[in-house]
Amino acid sequence: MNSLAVIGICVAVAVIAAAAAGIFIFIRSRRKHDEGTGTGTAVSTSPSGLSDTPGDAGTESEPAAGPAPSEAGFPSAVEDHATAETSVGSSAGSETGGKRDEPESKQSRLVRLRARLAKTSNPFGRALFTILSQDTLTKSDWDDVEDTLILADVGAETSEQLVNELRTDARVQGKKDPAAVHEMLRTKLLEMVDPGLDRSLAAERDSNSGRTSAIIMVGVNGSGKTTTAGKLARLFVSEGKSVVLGAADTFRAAAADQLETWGSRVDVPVIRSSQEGGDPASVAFDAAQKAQETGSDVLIIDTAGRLQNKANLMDELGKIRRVTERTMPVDEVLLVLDATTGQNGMEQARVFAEAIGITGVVLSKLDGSARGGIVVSVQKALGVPVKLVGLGEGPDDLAPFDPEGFVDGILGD
Ligand SMILES: Nc1nc2c(ncn2[C@@H]2O[C@H](COP(=O)(O)OP(=O)(O)OP(=O)(O)O)[C@@H](O)[C@H]2O)c(=O)[nH]1
Repeated sequence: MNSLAVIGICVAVAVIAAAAAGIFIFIRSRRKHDEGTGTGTAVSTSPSGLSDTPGDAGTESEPAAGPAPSEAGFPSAVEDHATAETSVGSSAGSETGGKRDEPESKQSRLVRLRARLAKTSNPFGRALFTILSQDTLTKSDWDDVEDTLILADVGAETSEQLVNELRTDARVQGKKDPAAVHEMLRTKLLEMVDPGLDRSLAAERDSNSGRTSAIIMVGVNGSGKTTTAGKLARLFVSEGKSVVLGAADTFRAAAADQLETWGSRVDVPVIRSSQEGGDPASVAFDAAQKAQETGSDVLIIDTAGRLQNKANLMDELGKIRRVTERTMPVDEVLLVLDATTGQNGMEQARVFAEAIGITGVVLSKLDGSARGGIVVSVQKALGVPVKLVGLGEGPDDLAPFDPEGFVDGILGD
């Protein structure tokens, strides 16, 4: 063999060795990545304070030999012991390449979203205005006003009541000119929306108490719970609050990833199950523990909306609530209601209200609906205020509900 051939063989061996080393390093790094949560700096936590409990590591849901649920609400084995492994996906800005978002301030979003609301609700307002702009209003005009209110989801009974009141007032007060009737309609709608209701979130009230405020998001699948939880976290961050997110929607695997993306954009830790279909109550428990340990201002728990039947739903949501309450009181249960589902959403709303007891409503997708009258119906039916409205898919398209701006939006003012 000549020296050239020897050199050639040596080079070939070196190249093969380098390639093998590269493949080895790649496989190791992949394995490490897969063992984490997929966001880089994930810390897998055993259920907080419960690691000495036999049989909890890595097991799912309720252990077969655990104690029976107690009637006092405390608690079955699963409520005593968070059993599914959860992990913290906190990687600061990992999803955004290390760049942290600056959420829009509350004031700025109020102005921007108010303008958007006025634009989207105009068809309803325009229809009313056209009718009311006539010199004299006949019975058929009043019927049209009622129909328009019904189409805007104000609800049949409420619409009828409102039109009767308007007609009486118009007669009594001798107001036939459109501007006066328009003003009366505005006053009536405002009365129905009820500006006097307390729409503040517990997190706002408790900011000085030093205690974490816990918020649970509920609603049917696709209503916008995960998106709203993410937007809400941003709203709190924009107010200088520290937030922890709990991904207790383990039914839809992508929901936790979605929430993690929201969290990473504003440096908010997200507690999630490291097992697909893990126990949602365990996630809630660990998220509550994490929020307490870190002295966070707000804990927001996202839940699943797709459950086989009402009994499952009651069971799971009730359990999430009780387990969270082992660490801290639950201040808010927010029902996320898709405004585009109109009156159909009302029945679902009732089921959730019955299942877990809600403290407020978030009306999502109001940007895609000209039927904002659902605000009036939902408040009347459930007896709780609409506290927030979702007005788009943008990260800061969530605003506190503002009754005056809303009614002006409906009427196209
Ligand atoms: N236009 C608009 N879209 C919204 C709004 N809120 C949420 N969405 C969209 O609605 C869709 C469903 O939202 P999700 O947050 O995934 O709904 P979910 O209730 O968590 O769904 P499940 O996890 O399946 O129960 C997404 O495409 C969101 O971007 C809103 O205020 N306006």
